[in-house]
Amino acid sequence: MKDEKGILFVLSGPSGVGKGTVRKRLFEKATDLKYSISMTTRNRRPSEKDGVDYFYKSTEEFEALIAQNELLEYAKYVNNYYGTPRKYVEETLAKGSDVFLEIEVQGAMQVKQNFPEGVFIFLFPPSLEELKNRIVNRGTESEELVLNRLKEASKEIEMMEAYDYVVVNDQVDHAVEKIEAIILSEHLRRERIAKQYKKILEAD
Ligand SMILES: Nc1nc2c(ncn2[C@@H]2O[C@H](COP(=O)(O)OP(=O)(O)O)[C@@H](O)[C@H]2O)c(=O)[nH]1
Ligand SMILES: Nc1ncnc2c1ncn2[C@@H]1O[C@H](COP(=O)(O)OP(=O)(O)O)[C@@H](O)[C@H]1O
Repeated sequence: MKDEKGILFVLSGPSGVGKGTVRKRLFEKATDLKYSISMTTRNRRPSEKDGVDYFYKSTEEFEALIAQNELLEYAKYVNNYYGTPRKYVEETLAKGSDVFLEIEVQGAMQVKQNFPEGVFIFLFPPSLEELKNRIVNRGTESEELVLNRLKEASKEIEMMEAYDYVVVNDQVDHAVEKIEAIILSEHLRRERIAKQYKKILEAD
């Protein structure tokens, strides 16, 4: 039995923990999930493509999207805007497909207010030292930006309690397997609840 409406899964966690890496590996396997591509005002990295990694917008364009209520959530993160297109998420869920967001914690908390029935997964680093190594080794940020991101990370880790699940990203494949298990068990849980609900209605 398929759920009538899709489930919204939100993967969040500190910058550099491996959200992008884990999400990409997950999408190489999980064909039923739909990834919502975010909007951002940050510069495109050489390895990235417009419309694949993000939709790159000017600050003026982004602020117009906010004013027109086109974003389900948005946040300013290290001097740039990031946001989730509302229409894509709502229409995809309505069609019965699961949607997957990979966003920072302020945005995830806004989504939780609008979609409390969503499933919120926090990706956790094996240690803070390892988190710093990952940001530095990725080599996409200047030293100042690395420090900004680490400062942000300690604040982000404090938000962990608000999440439904915590997954440690020790090895990418392990983290992906845990997320797949969460997705499967959420489907089973909701199907079971729907069945019980149907039984109660039929008994009336
Ligand atoms: N709130 C929000 N955060 C987002 C969105 N898209 C990406 N992010 C987050 O913004 C942060 C910075 O992303 P990015 O500049 O791509 O750096 P990276 O994730 O460290 O490679 C990360 O924590 C992303 O998960 C979005 O649509 N909304
Ligand atoms: N499990 C892991 N073990 C070792 N390195 C990892 C792991 N997951 C991600 N990385 C590396 O850490 C860096 C940050 O990963 P990234 O996916 O860009 O993080 P985020 O999207 O959370 O900012 C990248 O260089 C990536 O290759």
